[in-house]
Amino acid sequence: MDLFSQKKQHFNLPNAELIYIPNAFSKQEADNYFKTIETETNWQHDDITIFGKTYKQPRLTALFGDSNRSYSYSNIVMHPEPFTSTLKVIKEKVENFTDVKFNTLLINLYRNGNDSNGWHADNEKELGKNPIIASVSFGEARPFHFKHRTLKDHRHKLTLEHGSLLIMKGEMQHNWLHQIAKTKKEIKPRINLTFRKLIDL
Ligand SMILES: O=C(O)CCC(=O)C(=O)O
Ligand SMILES: [Fe+2]
Repeated sequence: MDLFSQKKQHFNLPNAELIYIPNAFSKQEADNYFKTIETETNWQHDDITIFGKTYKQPRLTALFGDSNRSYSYSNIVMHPEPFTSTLKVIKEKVENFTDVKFNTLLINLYRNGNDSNGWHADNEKELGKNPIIASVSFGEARPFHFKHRTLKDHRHKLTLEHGSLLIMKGEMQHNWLHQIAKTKKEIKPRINLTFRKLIDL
């Protein structure tokens, strides 16, 4: 792919840095990665507990890491598996785009429109002060909603396309929430890879 077609879109937002690269991966690369990750991953279906009630998480997940450091969010403790060769290649490409080395990867599989990821921020202590999160999407395009915690007229939507890379950094996880909403539309599965940098506390 021609390097110059990998245009970076910078969004001008208060208290956040958000960069979107629609075609970080070619259609062919994205098709292949989708299939490989879908079949090679040992998908987990965890329970989450919200206000004392336990539910099945509305998506499947898997955690990869370059150490045995576990990762916890929403009362779930995940233990990483080592990066596969496919995931290592994707990680290197993402590291070239961002100039950051990542040590952890959380993968989400949204099986259909009923799968989702509710409003949240990725602000766990082990992600450090201003977390950088690089999010790769393969498969069905889904809207990514984000809203400012206090500036109520700042609500936006961005469609995360097949082969795209979204970078969230700066103060975004302090000041903004994001979600992948459910949809009644008949849609195909989507795989999302969120590369993270965990620090020792
Ligand atoms: O699926 C996405 O694009 C977002 C995933 C996400 O926000 C997360 O895993 O923390
Ligand atoms: Fe998130």
